[in-house]
Amino acid sequence: LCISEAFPSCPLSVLAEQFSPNTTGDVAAGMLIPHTYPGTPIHVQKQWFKETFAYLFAISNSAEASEAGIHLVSGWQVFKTPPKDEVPFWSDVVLGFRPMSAAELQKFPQHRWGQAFTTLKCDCPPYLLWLERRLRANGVQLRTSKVADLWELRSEYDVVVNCTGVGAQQLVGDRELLPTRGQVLQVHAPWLKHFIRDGDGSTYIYPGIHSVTLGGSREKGSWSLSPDPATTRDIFSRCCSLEPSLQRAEGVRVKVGLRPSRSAVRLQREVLSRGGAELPVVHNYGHGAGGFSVHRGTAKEATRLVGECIAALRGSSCRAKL
Ligand SMILES: Cc1cc2nc3c(=O)[nH]c(=O)nc-3n(C[C@H](O)[C@H](O)[C@H](O)COP(=O)(O)OP(=O)(O)OC[C@H]3O[C@@H](n4cnc5c(N)ncnc54)[C@H](O)[C@@H]3O)c2cc1C
Ligand SMILES: O=C([O-])CC(=O)C(=O)O
Repeated sequence: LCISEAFPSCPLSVLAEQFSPNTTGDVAAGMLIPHTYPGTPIHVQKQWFKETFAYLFAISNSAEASEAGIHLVSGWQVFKTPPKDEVPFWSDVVLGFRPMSAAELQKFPQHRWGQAFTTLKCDCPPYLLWLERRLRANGVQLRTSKVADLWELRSEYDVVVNCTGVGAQQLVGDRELLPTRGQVLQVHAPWLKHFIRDGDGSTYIYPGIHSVTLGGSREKGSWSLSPDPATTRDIFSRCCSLEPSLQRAEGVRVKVGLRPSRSAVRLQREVLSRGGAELPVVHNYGHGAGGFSVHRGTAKEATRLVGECIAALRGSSCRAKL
């Protein structure tokens, strides 16, 4: 979407093996709380988060908010022992960040310290459909197709942007990229209005527009997309211990996704060449557990790299096909 906005005269297609509701993005809890990428400088991660927050904040403050599934949510991140980083790098991007008061902490007898703030939450399947509608409105073609080799796209396209998530492991042979399997539950508990996250990342309760998302689980290296009943019971029991009223929650739906884990997001230009011919590629994958929190910021950087590719192409830039 970012590319189609920046280069409206370039024909643009999105090819995907799966569209919503069958992507990792559809499984995401959709909370704007960054996860740190050890291989990416903090100021870059902060910029990506800031741009994403600003973009979604504007949507949440418009008539589009309910259709796009985006809303503000306040709550707490609680810790058994205070973290090294009591004031994380993203504290001045979210709204009203402060240490929790003693009165608030009384709600969490197993925790000693916490952060209170307001952030954004997205119901990801409606958001993805909203993005698709905007793409179509900008004249972008959406095609279901599995790409076996980026080079096969050269006959039809001048520039390729690779946003294949965990699929990049096979597509470009990236051994640094691994799946981290995650399972979440969606329950009906409309009385819950605040988010709660255990600071160790193990357990979270995120109220959305239509349901509350309960998590989490993290299994490195697992490719299984089948729900695991023992994990469902474990998530539910951990969430009930943080928020006892959940014992009355109804209608559990289970979702599983594979986080594309990597030490750093691969956001990079590469020129593939075979037999004297070239294909410029922009990679934008490896967003791990925090892809939703930085998606607009990383898309903007990918768009800047696409601009470099177009400028480098011989001939007229407006004839480039993406
Ligand atoms: C349980 C869980 C909870 C999460 N919660 C949050 C959260 O609260 N906040 C947050 O910021 N992040 C969260 N995330 C992380 C977030 O979901 C991911 O970082 C993000 O979805 C990655 O997006 P992506 O577009 O790179 O990958 P995907 O969503 O996997 O999209 C990749 C696309 O590429 C296509 N594709 C792959 N290979 C090929 C190929 N060879 N040919 C054609 N198409 C291909 C796929 O079909 C798909 O359409 C969570 C993830 C999980 C699993
Ligand atoms: O950790 C969280 O708050 C939610 C999340 O991003 C995940 O499960 O990957």
